[in-house]
Amino acid sequence: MSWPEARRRAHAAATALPQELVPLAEAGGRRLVADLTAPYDLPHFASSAMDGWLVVGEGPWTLTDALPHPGQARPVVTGQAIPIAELDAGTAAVLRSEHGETSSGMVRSVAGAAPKAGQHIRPIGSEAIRGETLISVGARLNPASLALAASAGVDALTVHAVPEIALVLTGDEVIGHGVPDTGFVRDSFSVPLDDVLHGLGARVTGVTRVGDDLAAITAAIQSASAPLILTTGGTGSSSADHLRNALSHLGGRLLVDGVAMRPGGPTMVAELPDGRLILCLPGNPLAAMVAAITLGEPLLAALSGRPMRAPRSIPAPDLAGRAATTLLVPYSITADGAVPTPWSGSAMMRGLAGADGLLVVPEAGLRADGVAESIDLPWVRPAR
Ligand SMILES: Nc1nc2c(c(=O)[nH]1)N[C@H]1C(S)=C(S)[C@@H](COP(=O)(O)OP(=O)(O)OC[C@H]3O[C@@H](n4cnc5c(N)ncnc54)[C@H](O)[C@@H]3O)O[C@H]1N2
Ligand code: MOO
Repeated sequence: MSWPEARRRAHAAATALPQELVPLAEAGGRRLVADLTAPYDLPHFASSAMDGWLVVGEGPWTLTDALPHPGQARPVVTGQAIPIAELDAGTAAVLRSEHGETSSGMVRSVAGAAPKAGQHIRPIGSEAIRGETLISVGARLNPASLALAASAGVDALTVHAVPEIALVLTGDEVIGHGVPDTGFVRDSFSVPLDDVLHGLGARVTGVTRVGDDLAAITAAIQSASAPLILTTGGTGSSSADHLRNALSHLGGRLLVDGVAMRPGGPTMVAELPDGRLILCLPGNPLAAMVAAITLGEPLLAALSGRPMRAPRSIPAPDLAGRAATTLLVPYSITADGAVPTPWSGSAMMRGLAGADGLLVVPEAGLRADGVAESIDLPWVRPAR
């Protein structure tokens, strides 16, 4: 199956989990399901932007505690409401405290001139008019957007679900700590996959390590309680690879059985009889990362009710393609444009570690005078 078709199948495989209404305090990092519009004008009352006096008309002004008429001044503090509709609005202004002085019940402008009409008065609706979009659908809520929502009087927001993922890492030769002996490898996945999947909008809720043992792999998958299970390794057909048999024991239905991509060719997507989905990543570290990013994303997007993220267009380098295959190549942006990494072997992580994105190289290859598609890395904020 082609890589674009596998991505479409992955997106079509999942049904959206229910949206959630969450209090603002829990909404950071979540994605909005609909535009947040201003429920009222922001700000909703006119106020002073400075400590000083609300003055009306020409100075000097007589001090008053009441609504000032032309020729009068009333003390104000920053943020205090100004009853603009009740004033002679064409001449009302705030004289900041540094620019005025008081004596004998009068306020005089130090500079001599009266402030311009409206000066230091924050008008109603100067940030947003009622009904204007404050935060757009799909936006990831950051601290400032939460503050904006709070200033609009919002207590809770409806956001997309964050799908939970259970990881099942396989391999007798995989060790979790320290320096591996010959024939052993250090686990490349349990630490970074958490961040990768978080960056794709998911939450890892469990990690199980199992050896190359059919019964153990089958049991680990069976007991993984999450709508999406992600496995690593064991996708091949050697005597040490048991994933296919485990899926068949569990009655899994293969939706994607290998992808015409490199790295990541042996990737599978299956559905278990109870509706849980399973993304089987190959054991080679770069292959697994590339598959998690390019096939995990459509699955997770669908689970949280979003369209899959489209690739971006970038100026292409000259790069040969490969028959009947989509190459996904880590690249860096340099002064010479996008430069593919020399470390693109499927067991290598060095190229991806310094990369800005993944180049999508179709069968026909890329030409330096054209454009290429690039897949964002979940941990890199692209320059747009
Ligand atoms: N005869 C064939 N052999 C292989 C083929 C093929 O088509 N025919 N495909 C190759 C490709 S492509 C890939 S990718 C791998 C897929 O291998 P598996 O998914 O079966 O994974 P393993 O055999 O378990 O491991 C492969 C490789 O990855 C290392 N590994 C596994 N887990 C981890 C981990 N957590 N951290 C770091 N490294 C890990 C493992 O030690 C192996 O070196 O198959 C090729 N072979
Ligand atoms: O596709 Mo394998 O995934 O090249 O290493």
